[in-house]
Amino acid sequence: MGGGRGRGNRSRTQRKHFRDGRENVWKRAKSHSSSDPNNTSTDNPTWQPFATQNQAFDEYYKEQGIVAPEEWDTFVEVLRTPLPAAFRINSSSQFCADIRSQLEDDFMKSLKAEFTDGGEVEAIRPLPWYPDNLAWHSNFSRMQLRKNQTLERFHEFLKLENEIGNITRQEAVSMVPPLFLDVCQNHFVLDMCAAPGSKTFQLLEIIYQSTKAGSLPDGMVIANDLDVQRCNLLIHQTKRMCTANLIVTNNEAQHFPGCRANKNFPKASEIELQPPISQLLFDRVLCDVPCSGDGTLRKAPDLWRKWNSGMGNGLHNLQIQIAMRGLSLLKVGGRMVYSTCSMNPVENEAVVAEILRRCGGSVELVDVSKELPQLVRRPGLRKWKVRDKGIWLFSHKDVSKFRRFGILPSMFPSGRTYVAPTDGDHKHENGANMNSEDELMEDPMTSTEDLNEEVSDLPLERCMRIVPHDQNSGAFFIAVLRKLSPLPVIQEKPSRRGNLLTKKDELQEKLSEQVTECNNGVELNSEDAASENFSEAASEADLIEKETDKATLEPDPCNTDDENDSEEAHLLVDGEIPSGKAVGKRKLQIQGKWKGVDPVIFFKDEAIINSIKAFYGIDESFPFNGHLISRNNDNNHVKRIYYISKSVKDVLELNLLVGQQLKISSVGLKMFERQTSREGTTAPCSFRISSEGLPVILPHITKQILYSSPVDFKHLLQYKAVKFMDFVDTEFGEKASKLMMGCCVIVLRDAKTLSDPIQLDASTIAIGCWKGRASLSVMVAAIDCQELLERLSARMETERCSSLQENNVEADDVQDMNEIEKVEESETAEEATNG
Ligand SMILES: C[S@@+](CC[C@H](N)C(=O)[O-])C[C@H]1O[C@@H](n2cnc3c(N)ncnc32)[C@H](O)[C@@H]1O
Repeated sequence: MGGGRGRGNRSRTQRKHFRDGRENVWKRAKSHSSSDPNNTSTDNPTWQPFATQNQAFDEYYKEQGIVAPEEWDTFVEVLRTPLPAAFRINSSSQFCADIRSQLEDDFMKSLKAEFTDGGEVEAIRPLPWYPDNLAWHSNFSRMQLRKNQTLERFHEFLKLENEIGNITRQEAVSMVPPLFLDVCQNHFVLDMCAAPGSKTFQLLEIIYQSTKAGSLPDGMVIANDLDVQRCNLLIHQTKRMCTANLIVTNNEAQHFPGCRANKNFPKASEIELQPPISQLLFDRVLCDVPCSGDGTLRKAPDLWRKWNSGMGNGLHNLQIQIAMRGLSLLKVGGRMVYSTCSMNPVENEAVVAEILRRCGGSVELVDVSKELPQLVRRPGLRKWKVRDKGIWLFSHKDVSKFRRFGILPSMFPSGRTYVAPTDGDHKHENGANMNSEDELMEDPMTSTEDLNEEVSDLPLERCMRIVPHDQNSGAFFIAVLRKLSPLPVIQEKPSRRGNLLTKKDELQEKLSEQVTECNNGVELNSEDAASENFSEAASEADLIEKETDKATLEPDPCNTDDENDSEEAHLLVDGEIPSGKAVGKRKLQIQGKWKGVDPVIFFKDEAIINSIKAFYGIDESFPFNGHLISRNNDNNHVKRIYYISKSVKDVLELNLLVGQQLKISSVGLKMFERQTSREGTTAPCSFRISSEGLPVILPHITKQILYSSPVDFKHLLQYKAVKFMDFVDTEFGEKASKLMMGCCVIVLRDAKTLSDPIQLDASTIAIGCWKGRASLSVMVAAIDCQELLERLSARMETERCSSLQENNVEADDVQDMNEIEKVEESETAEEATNG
């Protein structure tokens, strides 16, 4: 019952947006044609098949040697075929086990029986490297799914369970990075570039694993993404998880706030706000950065046309900045996974190498070759080249003066910097001028060996590259990093924005700024749009922060005015709107920070809270104080009250204390919603329990709760409203009529449970209802009712079969016993006679 019940809010618009956002482009190409997609000329002259070829792509990757020459044909052939579907069962869904058995015992067998003779189509199978048979691969196209009756049933199953939130469709390789993060229940996890949220969902599932009914894990996830629209997809996606342990933020990852409270904060005690954490640091960081995405060519074949080597070059610096910020927010001893869905070494090994160089021994690249042994992957490269404007470059030394702003030293295996000579440097000792643009000065810190074919001396083979033809998947790159000690303090020279930069950083920054002006032909879509902000991004993300205090680690650049922050925190904690001179400066900041998002206000209206507690008889063991928030400044008009876990509460309090640095777009589990009766009467409590919040609060409710027999429970789901006198169990009908007007909870009591109250656990099924004058009405979305009905029928059928079997076994046992007794009797009789 812990986390996801898989029953979230699903508005039509969100659903549409969600579908559009995840559209498979193969499908779009076909649907654009009016008839047969192969008939390209007559019916629809504008229709063009995707050109699944790109000469620049071939040349680039052949040269980089990401696969052996003899594998090339297979590699590209597989890249040109559509990607098989994959999906994951939500492990925190209460129907997880039912769904897995349905796949294993029903669909896997029936689909196999149907398709083995033709031999063309591979039946569905669990992904061998994913734990507990929770992730599945299916090779059926949408067309195939519709053509055949068995497949159609499977298709409907996928659609419904995905909608409900019991399964998530996700590319197989995209499921890999969270598995290498080694997340525990009590971890604080930052997902830096999280939208549309499939990996966030996985992270939450791991955090919720083995959480007891009615309690919440100690850990939490902050899912961040720069793109607001994509953030909305993420919010929709993770709503299906029904979690109180998630904050969705909308910050630039490379500037993600560290929320560091000043230890000498003079007013901290006065404002009764003493968050147990003084800085936002994470046990785990997922750094799934924006990338050129050529690992998704099978899913997005339009990329074949767009692909060029500049796409990777243009993102390289942003990727470094995001990864560096991730490492600075990571606790010592913590793990960070860097990943991309690109095959390009400039976005992958080059980024990893550069962050290792910058961190100078405080971060190690972890050898994970023994983890997930069944996942086929290849070691990272130690040598590669850079391509720019059709020219191969072996070292930064080869970069022409005019391209040095875009082609950075960190793109090359050695990472060596060559600085252009200044005017004074142009003179030889004898006074002659040097005029060649290629005569560069090598960074004095680097050696002068032959640089033609650079090879990295870092253990980059510990990185992993998944290529499509190894296991019929997309491509992915993953590197696992561990922070061994605080990041080093390098040469302290404040930048324009007050951060500490090394000499090398300064050069990088300058170069990055120029990259903005020339994006190397990258077609900037929304995902890449962030790279437009290179110049903004450089200083803060590149910073290797100075440690002023070992305990507090890296300082936060955004935290500049602590006193004002404290006043603001005080006012907001009390739910007041800041006004007047005292918070003049902060008011402005808030307007900026809250722009585009609703404020996050701790809900402290005692009258409402007490009425809710009294109405539902919520026991004192349930942590209420400080765990409720609203998104509305005006307490009188609060429509929804959200519940937050202790971990989220700690972070929100810290965020208040430091002046709302996090731009929060979603937080908390919708627990209570204002509602008035359809019959026009006012209920004693104007807040009903929402479906999402029910699993968490259920074990703590002592009033307005009834236990129903399976048959009456089914009737409620079937008919949505049942009159008290129509319940099969008349006693239940009577009890229902005596409930107070308003929201109530009906718990399914299975045939084996005879007494009330039953022991509530993760498998308990309960629904919110409305007690009216003459009937009970269900307050559950139609689709959830349908799902529940199907699951109940399936469970009842299984129970019926097993009890039949048990009866048969018992009958057999009795018969056996009788036989044995008979034999024993006759033996005794025989012995007696013989004796
Ligand atoms: C590869 S996608 C992430 C996929 C996601 N991790 C998942 O599993 O669903 C990269 C994301 O980075 C976001 N992004 C781009 N630039 C960013 C930035 N500067 N800061 C934060 N997010 C950024 C994009 O909006 C995009 O959603």
